[in-house]
This record gives sequence, structure tokens and C-alpha cells, in this order.
Amino acid sequence: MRELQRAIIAEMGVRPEIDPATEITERVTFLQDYLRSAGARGFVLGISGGLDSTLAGRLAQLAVEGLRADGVDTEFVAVRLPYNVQQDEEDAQAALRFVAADEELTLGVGGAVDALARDVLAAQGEPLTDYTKGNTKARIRMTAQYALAGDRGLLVIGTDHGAESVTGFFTKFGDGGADVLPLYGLNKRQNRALLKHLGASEQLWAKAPTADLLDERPGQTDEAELGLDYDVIDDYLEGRDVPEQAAQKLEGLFLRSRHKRTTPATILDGWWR
Ligand SMILES: Nc1ncnc2c1ncn2[C@@H]1O[C@H](COP(=O)(O)OP(=O)(O)OC[C@H]2O[C@@H]([n+]3cccc(C(=O)O)c3)[C@H](O)[C@@H]2O)[C@@H](O)[C@H]1O
Ligand SMILES: Nc1ncnc2c1ncn2[C@@H]1O[C@H](COP(=O)(O)OP(=O)(O)OP(=O)(O)O)[C@@H](O)[C@H]1O
Ligand SMILES: [Mg+2]
Repeated sequence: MRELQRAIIAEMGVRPEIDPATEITERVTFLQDYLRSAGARGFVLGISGGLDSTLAGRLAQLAVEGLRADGVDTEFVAVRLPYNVQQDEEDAQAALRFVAADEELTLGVGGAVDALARDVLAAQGEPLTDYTKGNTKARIRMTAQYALAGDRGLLVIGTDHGAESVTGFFTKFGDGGADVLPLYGLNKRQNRALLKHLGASEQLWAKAPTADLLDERPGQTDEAELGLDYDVIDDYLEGRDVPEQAAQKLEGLFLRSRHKRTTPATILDGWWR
């Protein structure tokens, strides 16, 4: 195995083989234990229709149901955060039905994102690029979830996991901004396996991953933007050989995105020197 590959796998915590039933139990227990130790009232998570939030949402609902059976007063709030009309809204609705959250809310982020985009244009005389506006959508979604969490005493769930963390394919302080990460240590195909094991329909577990942040390319797949297939990223994280060009690309993305996987750089840190 490549030297850097070994170090990356250790940092991402991905294992080549998992037992989905065991993973589900351990991750639900993790959410329960963390909630108790934090003394919070429950969880909130944005449900996009993508497979990561469908899985994390179902784990959160199972966690609060288990706690309530033990007499703990707790709740899980699933929130739709569409930027205006989402082109795959029917998948998001199917995800909500499967997650079966205690409470469902819809908080459109179009108004806040567009207001900020107008203010940026007024301030600098240049509009936001579609790319940066996309990351702004993710950061406004984060702000919306913390607004709900603050007044209700909830923790914000994040969906980051090995196959996204490794390339830095998330928005810094956007979907990367969360309190607890129940999917960490899994790669993409393992997330899919857990979702299948939980009884999700093919519409949900087979859904092509998309950040869906761009006005100009709605529903663009992650694989098209990244230029890397999740199968290759997953193989790499399971310690398998992948084509040299793909390994180099992945490692380049990993090294360039180190700042996204740590706290803000200070004079006392050595990792960036
Ligand atoms: N070396 C460095 N040290 C410290 N900070 C550094 C830095 N380089 C940039 N930065 C900062 O980081 C910022 C760039 O980071 P960021 O805003 O995240 O932007 P960036 O990493 O360019 O973009 C995020 C990527 O993640 C993708 N994404 C986002 C959200 C969800 C999903 C998904 O899979 O669903 C995917 C998105 O499509 C895009 O390709 C810069 O504006 C700068 O402030
Ligand atoms: N339109 C949306 N509505 C609600 N939450 C959203 C929306 N878009 C993104 N999010 C939140 O941001 C997170 C990151 O998006 P990401 O695309 O990585 O995950 P996903 O959509 O759940 O799964 P996939 O990566 O397979 O598309 C989501 O898990 C979800 O919590
Ligand atoms: Mg998505």
C-alpha cells in the first residue's frame, strides 16, 4: 500500500469490511451517549433527499426513540432547506417518509441567500460567482440549523464521512459545520449498505450523490465535479490499489484541504508549515 494511503486511511478511520447491523447499533448508541453527555434536548438535521442525510436522519430518529423508551425527554427535528424549488423534491419527500422524524419543518434558504448575494453585489460592485454562491447556500443552511438548535436546545448533526472528508468535498463552516458526525469512519458504499440494511427503497440508497449547489448546473453529480468516482475513493480508503492517476489526484485534494479538517490555523500550529 502507498505510504500516504496508509496515513490517510488511519485519519479517516475507514475499515475494509464492516457489518452493517453492528455499525447501525454502534452509531445509534453513539448518538444516544453523546446526547446524554452534552445534556442536549435532541437533534436537528437537514434532509436533502441524498443518501447521507437519509441515513444520518434515520439513525437520529432511532436514537431518540430508544432514549424515550428509557424515559428521556428528547426529539429529532428533520428540516427541509431548499434553495427555492428543488428539482428532486420528490426524493426529499421520500427521504422524509423513510426517516419518519418526530417533527418536520421546511425553511427555505432562497430569501437569505439572495439577500446576501444582493448585499455583496452592492458592496463590491461585482456579483458572486455561481460557485461561491453555492458555498454560501451551504453556509446559510448551517446557520438555519443552528438557529433552530439554539432556541430548542438541540445538537446539529453533520453527514461528513471518509469519502467526502478525504477530498475536502464539503463547504467549510457550511455542511462541514456541525456538532456530531454519526457517519464518520464510513465510506460511501458502506453508507449505502447501512441504508439498505435499514430497509430504505432503491430510490433512496441508489441515488447519485450531488452537492446540488449550483444555479447553473442543478443536480450536477459529485463525481462529475470531482473527476473521481466514489468507487475509486472507496477502494482507496479500503486499502486497495487504484489507478496511479486517481491516487495522485485524491492525494492532492487531501493535502490541499487539510485546513478544512482542523480548527483555524494559529501561530502555535505546525501542520501548515
Ligand atoms: N490553505 C488555507 N488555509 C486556511 N483557509 C483556507 C485555505 N485555503 C482556502 N481557505 C479558505 O477556505 C475557503 C474555501 O473553502 P470552501 O468555502 O469550503 O470552498 P471550496 O473548498 O472551494 O468548495 C467546496 C467544495 O465542496 C463541494 N461541496 C460543498 C458542499 C457540499 C458538498 C456535497 O458533497 O454535498 C460538496 C463544493 O461543490 C465545492 O467543490 C476560502 O474562501 C478560504 O476562506
Ligand atoms: N436541499 C437541502 N435541504 C436540506 N438539507 C440539505 C440540502 N442540501 C444539503 N443539505 C444538508 O447538507 C448535507 C451535505 O450534503 P451532501 O450532498 O453531502 O449529503 P446528502 O445530500 O445527504 O447525500 P449525497 O452526498 O449522497 O448527495 C446534507 O446531508 C444535508 O444535511
Ligand atoms: Mg446531496
